[in-house]
Amino acid sequence: MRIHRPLAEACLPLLDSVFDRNEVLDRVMGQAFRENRKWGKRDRHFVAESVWEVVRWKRVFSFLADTEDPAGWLAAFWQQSGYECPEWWQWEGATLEEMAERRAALGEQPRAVRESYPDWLDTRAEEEIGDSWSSIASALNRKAPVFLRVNRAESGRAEVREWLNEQGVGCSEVAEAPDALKLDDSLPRALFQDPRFEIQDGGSQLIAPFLDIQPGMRVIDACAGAGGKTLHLASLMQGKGEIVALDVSQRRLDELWRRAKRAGLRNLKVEKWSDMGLSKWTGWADRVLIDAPCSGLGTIRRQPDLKWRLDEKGLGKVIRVQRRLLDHYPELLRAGGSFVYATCSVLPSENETQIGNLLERDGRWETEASRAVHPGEHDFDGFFMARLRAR
Ligand SMILES: C[S@@+](CC[C@H](N)C(=O)[O-])C[C@H]1O[C@@H](n2cnc3c(N)ncnc32)[C@H](O)[C@@H]1O
Repeated sequence: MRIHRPLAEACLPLLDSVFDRNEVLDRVMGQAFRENRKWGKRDRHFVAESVWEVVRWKRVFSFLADTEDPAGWLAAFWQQSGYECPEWWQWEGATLEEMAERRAALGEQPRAVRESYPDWLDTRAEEEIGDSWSSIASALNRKAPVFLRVNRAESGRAEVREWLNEQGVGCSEVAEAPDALKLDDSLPRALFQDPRFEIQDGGSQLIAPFLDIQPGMRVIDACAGAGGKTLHLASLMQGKGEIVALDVSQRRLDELWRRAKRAGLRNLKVEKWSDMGLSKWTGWADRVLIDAPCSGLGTIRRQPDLKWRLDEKGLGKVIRVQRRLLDHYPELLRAGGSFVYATCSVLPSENETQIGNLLERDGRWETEASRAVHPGEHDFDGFFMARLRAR
């Protein structure tokens, strides 16, 4: 396959944004597409594939091309993927012939190079997870399918599946998540706003039902963000009861409002978190969901740039925030209520250890159930969830 010069050249500034300026890959790509509306479907596919795969496999391409020059990483990716690397493409490092020879030595490289992770993260994950880190590390490098969650208030899963099939979007029902559809094709942009479904990973769809809510309950979604789980909770409550959505980020809560309006939710209050305001909800809720801020390591398939943005200091900070949330938000429960703590991380220090430490420092709680979804299990992202109630 031949490569067009303007498209090849467009990849370099996008890689600079991710690696030199720590920008979020998804946003960088979105902006590039908005600025280059003349790119056709194949052009967009070429640029997105080149940039995403180089971000995902940076250390492999850096080894093959023997360079830290992103132009060399792209050359290595194109060679590996059957593109004709053009003679006008310049980079520092190994030639194409040398890259082909170096490939034979890739298998002898340490796992952090073969699976393309920063050394600190590979070491830390192995210390925490043990032997299964190897299979998790490789599962997190596979491409992730798109899942939809059908909004029960609007339609049934079988109806949405049939309708999508008629629109030319192949999809199938997922046995492990009762509202989930897994797509075989990408979702056309025009369907993104359809109120009958939301885009949500299948593993993420297990969290709201884990809260064991009944219609009519009072539920607090303590880290509601842009409302992925809030909307799911509302759908399970069938319009009966009350939901309070809290978050520290007004920007995310504004997005939550927009989505809630689209889904026609009425029994919802949205509040920006504040120390002062929290006391009014003390002892109020039947259920509290703490969908805690976390490293996001369970979702690296969908955001491979995360592995290069995260560092030990950032991880330590997020672990301290999780501990604080576990000390405060359960206070919002009425006697007999229960809460779920959830993350999209695979690290025990953000998951089992947080729960173990809470049980040690506060004898009021006991674990009712907990579940870790390993990345790649049922093709889902990685998640952890634990439900606790007062003894
Ligand atoms: C994993 S995200 C939540 C995702 C969201 N529940 C969803 O399903 O789309 C974690 C959220 O916690 C929020 N957060 C961080 N510190 C917080 C705090 N002290 N209280 C409430 N929310 C907080 C972040 O702004 C972020 O939106």
